[in-house]
Amino acid sequence: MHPTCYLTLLLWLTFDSLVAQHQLFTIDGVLSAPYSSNLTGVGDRVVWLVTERGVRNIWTATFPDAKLRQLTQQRTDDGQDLNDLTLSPDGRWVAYVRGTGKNKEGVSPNPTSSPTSAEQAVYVVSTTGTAEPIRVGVGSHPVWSPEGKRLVYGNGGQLYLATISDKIHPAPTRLFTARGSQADYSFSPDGRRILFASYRGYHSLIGIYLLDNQQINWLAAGVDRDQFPVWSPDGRQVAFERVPGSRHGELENIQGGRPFAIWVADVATGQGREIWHSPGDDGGFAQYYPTAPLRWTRQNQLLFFSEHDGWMHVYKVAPTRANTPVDLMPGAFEVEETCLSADGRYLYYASNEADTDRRHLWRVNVETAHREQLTSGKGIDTDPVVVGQTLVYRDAAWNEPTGIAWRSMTNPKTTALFPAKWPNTFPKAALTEPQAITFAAADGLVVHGQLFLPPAGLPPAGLPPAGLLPTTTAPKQRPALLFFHGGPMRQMLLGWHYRGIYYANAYAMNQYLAQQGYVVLAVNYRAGIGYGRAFRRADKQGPRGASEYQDVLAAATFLQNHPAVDPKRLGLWGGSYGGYLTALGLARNSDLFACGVDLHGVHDWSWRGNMFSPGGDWGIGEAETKEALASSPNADLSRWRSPCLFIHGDDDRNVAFAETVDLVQKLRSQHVPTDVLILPDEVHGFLLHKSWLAVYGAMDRFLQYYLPVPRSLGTTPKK
Ligand SMILES: CC(=O)N[C@@H](C)C(=O)N[C@@H](C)C(=O)N[C@@H](C)C(=O)O
Repeated sequence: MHPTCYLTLLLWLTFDSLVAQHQLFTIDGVLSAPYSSNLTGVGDRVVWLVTERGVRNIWTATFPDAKLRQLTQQRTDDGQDLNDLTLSPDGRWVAYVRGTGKNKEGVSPNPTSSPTSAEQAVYVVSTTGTAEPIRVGVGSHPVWSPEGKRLVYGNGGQLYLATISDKIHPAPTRLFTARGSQADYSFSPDGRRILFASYRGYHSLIGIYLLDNQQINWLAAGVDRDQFPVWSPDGRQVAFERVPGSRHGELENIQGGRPFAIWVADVATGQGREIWHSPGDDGGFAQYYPTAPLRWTRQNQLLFFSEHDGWMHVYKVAPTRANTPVDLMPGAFEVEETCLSADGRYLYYASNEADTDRRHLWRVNVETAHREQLTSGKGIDTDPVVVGQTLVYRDAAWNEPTGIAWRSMTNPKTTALFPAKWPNTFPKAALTEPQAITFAAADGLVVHGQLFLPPAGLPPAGLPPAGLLPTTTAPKQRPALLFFHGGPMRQMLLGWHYRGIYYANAYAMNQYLAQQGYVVLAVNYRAGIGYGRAFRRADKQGPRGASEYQDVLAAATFLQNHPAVDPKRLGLWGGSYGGYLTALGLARNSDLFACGVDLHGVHDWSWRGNMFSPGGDWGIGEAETKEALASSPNADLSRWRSPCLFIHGDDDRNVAFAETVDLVQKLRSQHVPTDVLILPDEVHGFLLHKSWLAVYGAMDRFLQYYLPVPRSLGTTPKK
């Protein structure tokens, strides 16, 4: 055979294997791997949640033997989240919550549209793995007593007490009735008192309920918002955070921006004193974002999160008198989830220090502030849990979803614990390692992103190289997609995302899209986290001027200048706040963006400002309404031309379904091509795996129709 024929045959075989690989790369496959979350530990044991194709089960492991055990035997995707996993202090029980709270109609999420509706309830299951879970009662946020035989949990703003054994007997009882909504509760070290915060509108109070005489004592009652109370090791004092109470008409704003103070109160007298207050309006985010905003260590130190030095760090301050806090990890990086060693000497934490678009684990000696890095490389390591001398954590990579790994504190070698292996359907070998890129917005702000390029060798646009088939001339460049995360206080990373199925699936879908032949850029636009307080609280963001739209345009320019990208074929996609930026791009620049996929996006900030809380938790008052509308897609509908696929669950408790109903009706009236995929009884973060498959399948077909990257020769997918 002529040498050219050998070359042609080799080329074809190469292409064929790529097609095979390509064919193996399905949406179902890239979403098929188990995802580990909700990791927590006590003593020598850890427990966590595994979600595999929507089937949710609780697993446990003990150390140092790393012995694994599955504790629940759920076999179907019932669309009910499991959350709030908490081990009893003796490690014998796991308490957890099945289901989610009620919406304004008074119903819990019921995505299967089950005629018997759904509930949110507390369960316990033995860590022996030999018994079925036991339902304790309707409620959430279970908290164990020190001896591990009693649980307190919340329901309807009141607290309930259950005695736990193989039978829930007697039935749980309401601990007491108090005005307001009780939260942030915990048992005293002696198990005889319950500390709680009572939220009462403009203010909140710290109370202690004495189980022996059913009496409530209040601590340092004032006109402020007292929250996150914690016991001193001897149970004689309580520390809490104090934020100024509300003024008439003052609206919550999730961007943060409230001064806050650390207080200590004496349990016996109820008298309190301020230990420290923030120099500026540094509070808000540092309180609601971390799981444990305030701690009292056995070494008698108070540890608290703050951004007052420009980055999210943990500070220590003595609880004895007013004094200056010490930043335990000074530097230009952020700290996320933490775990305190049992003796209180070390704080373990996840950080993006020296690796901005990843997460690694560190620990700091609370006494000396000496810190050391514990994990490194290309992993996404988060949620450290220390059991004995073993560090257990959630671990992901660019080609592996979040699993569980561990290392001994006496040996830096890391070991994967779960899963033992990835499913055959998971296309690990075909995944694309995203590249870290940066670009400058019009105002000079440097923005980070992750660039997913189609696998090397996959010819442009997925067709065989020009000339192999006489009738085909493969286009030189590819269509490209810009992805925007939600929040906006989020950050996409150089690997599988740790923040639940919502973002893990988004990363997986970007992998799939790259495999289909799209160039994909995940844009970490301003208002996100990871890059400091000033970046997160960027001026004029969202409803106050949509300043992050500069980052959308700069990202488009970055892609248009990329040699692999056809500058005329750019698409947008994103969920929630990312749906907002997708719709904003199509409204303002249908000249730039050929189409978009908008998952449950915000389309009218002035309307959202009155939707589910006064000001929409963005502080959008009467005076901001005009600016809020001008910052919304709805302000520029007359310019919207490009097709858009809208996807929304109609039981969305975060971004009202009405946002999509309103916008689609308006676009239809001006003959903009719109497609819709509505998921009846689904919520914001879709609860059913089949919902995600339907969403991404519809997205795949829509994009293939408007931004075609032909999968195989000659076929043009149907919409
Ligand atoms: C009040 C408010 O807007 N809170 C935000 C956390 C929020 O709800 N943002 C949504 C628009 C959103 O993006 N939700 C998900 C996707 C998220 O990551 O928070």
